[in-house]
Amino acid sequence: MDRRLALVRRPSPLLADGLVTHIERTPVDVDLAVRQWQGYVDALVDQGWQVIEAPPADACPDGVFIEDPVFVHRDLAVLMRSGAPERRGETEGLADVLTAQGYRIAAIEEPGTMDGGDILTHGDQVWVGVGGRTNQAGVDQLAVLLSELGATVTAVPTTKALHLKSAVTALPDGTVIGYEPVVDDPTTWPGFLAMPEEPGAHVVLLGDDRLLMSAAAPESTGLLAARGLDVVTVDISEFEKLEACVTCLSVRLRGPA
Ligand SMILES: NC(=O)NCCC[C@H](N)C(=O)O
Repeated sequence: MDRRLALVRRPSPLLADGLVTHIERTPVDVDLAVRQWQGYVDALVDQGWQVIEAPPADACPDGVFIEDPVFVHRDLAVLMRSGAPERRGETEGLADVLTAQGYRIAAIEEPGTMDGGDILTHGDQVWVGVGGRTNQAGVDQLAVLLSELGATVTAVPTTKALHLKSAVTALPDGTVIGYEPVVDDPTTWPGFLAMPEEPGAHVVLLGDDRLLMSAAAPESTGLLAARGLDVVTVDISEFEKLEACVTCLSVRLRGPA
């Protein structure tokens, strides 16, 4: 893995009003969420990652889910246009932060919509979930932007979960893991590996076969440890009440430096 730099954004005081689509709303303890967010940041730092903060987006309840308003690939940062209009203000301030880190900036434009949580990558293979937040026009725009970088974009129907990466993520060797009840078509990925818990489908790659996962997936964590992976866990219960997962709390900035 190249440089270890991660972008995060601290939780808004309005976090408890974040969107909920596929699960029942339960009360969020914002103070606990702030402590859990700090624990997540500390875990990244403990694993050798430098962390930079995006400007706060206090007026945006879901602003902490920084994975959704921007996607980075090689030296390109693509500002998203969420299918949830409530989330579109979250791109503010990101272009400056990413330009300062050496990225070129592009953007998904109307009529395209896309959330970063719908974008799964392994090397230059990119799968994009088309569903509640991302449409085909958005996929077409991303495909053009990424083709210049040699990446191939494949659209994947995503009807059972908020985002594609709510359903599946990829291990360091490219094996796609997922929680089958919310995966539209597991045969999209040869060698698909089913996980027994929904949060067990979510991994952040920390480098050197090390993964960051939710503490809410002990069986899945055990399965992955048995495959020789080194798993670090964090408690993100308050964010999970808002349909979020470990991936959405950071954006790893591995290029272009
Ligand atoms: N990439 C992600 O998994 N993002 C989670 C976003 C949760 C937020 N409450 C939303 O519904 O947009």
